[in-house]
Amino acid sequence: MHLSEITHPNQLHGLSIRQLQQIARQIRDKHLQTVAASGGHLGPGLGVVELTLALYQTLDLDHDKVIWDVGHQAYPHKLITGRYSRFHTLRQKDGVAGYLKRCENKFDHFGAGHASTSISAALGMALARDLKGEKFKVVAVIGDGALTGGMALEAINHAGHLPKTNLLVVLNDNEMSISPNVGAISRHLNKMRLSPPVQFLSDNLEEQVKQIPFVGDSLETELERFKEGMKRLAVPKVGAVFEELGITYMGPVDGHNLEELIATFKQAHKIAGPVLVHVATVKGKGYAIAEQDQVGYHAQSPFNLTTGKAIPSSKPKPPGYSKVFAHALVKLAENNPKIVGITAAMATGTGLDKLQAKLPQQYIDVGIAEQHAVTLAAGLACEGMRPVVAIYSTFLQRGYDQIVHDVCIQNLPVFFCMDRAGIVGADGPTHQGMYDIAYLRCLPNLVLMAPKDESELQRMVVTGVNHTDGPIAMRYPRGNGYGVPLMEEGWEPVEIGKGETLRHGDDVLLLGFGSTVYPAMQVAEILSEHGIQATVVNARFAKPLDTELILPLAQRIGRVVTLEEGCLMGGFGSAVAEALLDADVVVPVKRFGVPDVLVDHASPDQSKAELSLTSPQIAQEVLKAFFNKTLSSVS
Ligand SMILES: Cc1ncc(C[n+]2csc(CCOP(=O)(O)OP(=O)(O)O)c2C)c(N)n1
Ligand SMILES: CC(=O)[C@@H](O)[C@H](O)COP(=O)(O)O
Ligand SMILES: [Mg+2]
Repeated sequence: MHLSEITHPNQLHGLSIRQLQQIARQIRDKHLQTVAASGGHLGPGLGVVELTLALYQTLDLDHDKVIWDVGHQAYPHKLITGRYSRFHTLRQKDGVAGYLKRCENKFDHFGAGHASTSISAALGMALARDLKGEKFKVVAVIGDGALTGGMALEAINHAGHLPKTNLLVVLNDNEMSISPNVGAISRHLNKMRLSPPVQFLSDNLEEQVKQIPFVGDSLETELERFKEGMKRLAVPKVGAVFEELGITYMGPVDGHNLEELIATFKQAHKIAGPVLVHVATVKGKGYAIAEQDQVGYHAQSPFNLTTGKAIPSSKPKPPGYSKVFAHALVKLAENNPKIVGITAAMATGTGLDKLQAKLPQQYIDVGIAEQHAVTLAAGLACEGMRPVVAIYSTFLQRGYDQIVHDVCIQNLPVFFCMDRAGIVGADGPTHQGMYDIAYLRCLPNLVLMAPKDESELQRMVVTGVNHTDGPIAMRYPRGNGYGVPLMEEGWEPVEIGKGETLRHGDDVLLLGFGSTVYPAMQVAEILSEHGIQATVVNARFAKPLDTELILPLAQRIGRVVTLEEGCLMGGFGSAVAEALLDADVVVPVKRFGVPDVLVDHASPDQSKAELSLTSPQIAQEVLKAFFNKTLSSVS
């Protein structure tokens, strides 16, 4: 049977090891070809090919449910659940999603994208099953990185408390998060990986003992006790961590040995209550380049399969915002030992790996633990340090109460640097940096700023580091800057709460915030071609808003347009509208941003066009709404 013929995982039933190995090869080929062609996650999925096939061969996917943590590793799952023929559309507009999505496929039982959710969701489904008196297996597949997330441990704690709730947790341990995994749990897991697998006394021994006349039954009970005792002795010390929590531990199992995996999963399915099977895998398995550079091949843009090298873009790109941020932070940290950069397992994505390399003593990676990262920073701030928490906008949502409760209420000087703020593209709805303006603007004591370009980003890093009166947050987009001149050092901070006027015109006031400032200038240019002159303001701050600058302009010009790359509800435009209302400046306001919708996976430009957020589209809307004019053609 060829992979392309598999549309239901139950088609794996009865296949021989040899046939499964053939399918594994075909999965790896398809996986590699697709990611090489259009980018995506590589190492994670290559590492779970055998795990997926073995697990699914032991389940009945017409009834049983498998929940994948994060979902970035679930490309093999997608390839055997009916998406082979469309897999080339991976992470592209209207194509196959990069993570699981309930609305995409009936075998995607739970969507994710953010880590550490699978055990909670699986346990919820198991409890529902039992309440409804239904019978199906529930399996959570979680990586060693995701297991460092607080909610995964909350779920483990709960599962261990429910000895009658059948649940299988498959721990995919490849010793890697995106970077090498960190923390005591990871260290424990590594010890487990090195310990001999636990060999259970074979079950049919009990059957044989039971046949012994007269004494068989009582002997069987004794044998059970003996076996449990032996298991305790045999389970590696560190494996007892789970056993002591009431979770039967099995493993470590070679995650690329189909026979061993199938036998172990079959055994695990027979054990009542919560069970954890510890599977040792290699991230990037089967593609030597990815095995040798597991960090670099966690995810890849289109690359040459033979060389592994990224396909060079047609023209040289300006530096990425993450790189500019990291350069500025390292420069400042070299002269300020109080600066401590904190990442939640995203060292390469945020650029903090540069700080780690240069000033390791001023660098902390807490694992996938955003809540802990925020309150750890609060603790550091209490002791006079200058914590800089570099967490993507979307992942910072995970630590929201900690921002409120531990940082803002105590007015502690923590500097939040939110990369990937705005529309991120291929990662889709779970990763869009949509909500940070709304979720931060409402918090007392917090300052919220956004640079118009990479040069102003450098200045705002200085502003943030120097702001010790309380918490401050800076948002900036995924991707590259504009190629504006950059200074090596000696950046002038921007003044808190002060914006700047970039262009003057009496017909309409355009207020841009961060990544929408240059687009606002483009809108002004288009309006000018239609005889409309705009004032353009770079607001720089959503909180505190520069009302001294904005209110008199709004009053005088009489028409206000706000532009933001984030949700409209509660966003920057709302801040302006509230300020106008509170100051009794009664003028028409048009807000441009993301309406109450989820932004699906596509290129950022495609998403902006779909949301009518391109500069020509905005100009068209402004002309129509305020001047009863239309653009000759909107591109
Ligand atoms: C809450 C959250 N923080 C950060 C991330 C970014 N992220 C995606 S995958 C990953 C590493 C996951 O490691 P692991 O669970 O071990 O899976 P592996 O990639 O090793 O297969 C991280 C940190 C995320 N998806 N969710
Ligand atoms: C799976 C996950 O959450 C990360 O790997 C994410 O895809 C990284 O996004 P960037 O590519 O924007 O760093
Ligand atoms: Mg891992």
